[in-house]
Amino acid sequence: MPKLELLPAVDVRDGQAVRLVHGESGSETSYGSPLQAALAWQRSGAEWLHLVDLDAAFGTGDNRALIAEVAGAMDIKVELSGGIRDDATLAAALATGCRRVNLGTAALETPEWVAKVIAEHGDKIAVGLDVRGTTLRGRGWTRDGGDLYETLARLDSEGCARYVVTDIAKDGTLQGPNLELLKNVCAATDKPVVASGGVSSLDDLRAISSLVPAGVEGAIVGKALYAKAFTLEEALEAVSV
Ligand SMILES: O=C(O)c1ccccc1N[C@@H]1O[C@H](COP(=O)(O)O)[C@@H](O)[C@H]1O
Repeated sequence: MPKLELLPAVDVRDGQAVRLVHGESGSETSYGSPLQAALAWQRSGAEWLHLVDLDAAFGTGDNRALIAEVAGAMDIKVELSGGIRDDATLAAALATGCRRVNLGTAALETPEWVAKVIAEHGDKIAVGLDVRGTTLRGRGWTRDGGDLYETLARLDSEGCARYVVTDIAKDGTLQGPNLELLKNVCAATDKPVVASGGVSSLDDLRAISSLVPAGVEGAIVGKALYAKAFTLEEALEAVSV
């Protein structure tokens, strides 16, 4: 059985690595230089970095140059998200050398464009399904964007390669992942799922690991690492069996 992939997160707001609570603007805790954070996760053995331009996601500007610097400094695979919504922002994102991009708002607001880029770029495109209950949220998670399972069926039919599923109610809270949501999404699609939101302990990671046979491929870990609930080395060890 393949092991669960871990993606430590570096979310960038106003040039700083931050963590939010429930994705709410203004709830930031700052953790300093995004480049230093990313390099630290790489040194600790990460195989992936989940890199987010939060200003671009919220529409409060962007950190594009800094994001490109961080992605360019990585020897590991980078999943890049935040504000990738049209040809220009997608081209800039892919030009960083990232392994894949994660589209959120665009999948809700411009489905024809998303179908086109899925057809063009294959598994370089993942879609972030950011949900409250079963309602998708876009534009920095501030606007409703339709039903999770209807959107998933549409994206599946268009050949979307992978989904990054975030329970907004759990994100940044250290309250544990929403395993029911992950199971339900895995039951609704054959495509791999990356879990996001709520990881607080090594047991949470083991619980997500138990869903690998169901279709969970990876887990994004943010607050727990920054709050030193465990180290990345411990996390990688916990999911290695
Ligand atoms: O990661 C967060 O904490 C977060 C909070 C609020 C909004 C977005 C957030 N994250 C990432 O942004 C993309 C969506 O960006 P867009 O809608 O495509 O511009 C989402 O997939 C998350 O990865």
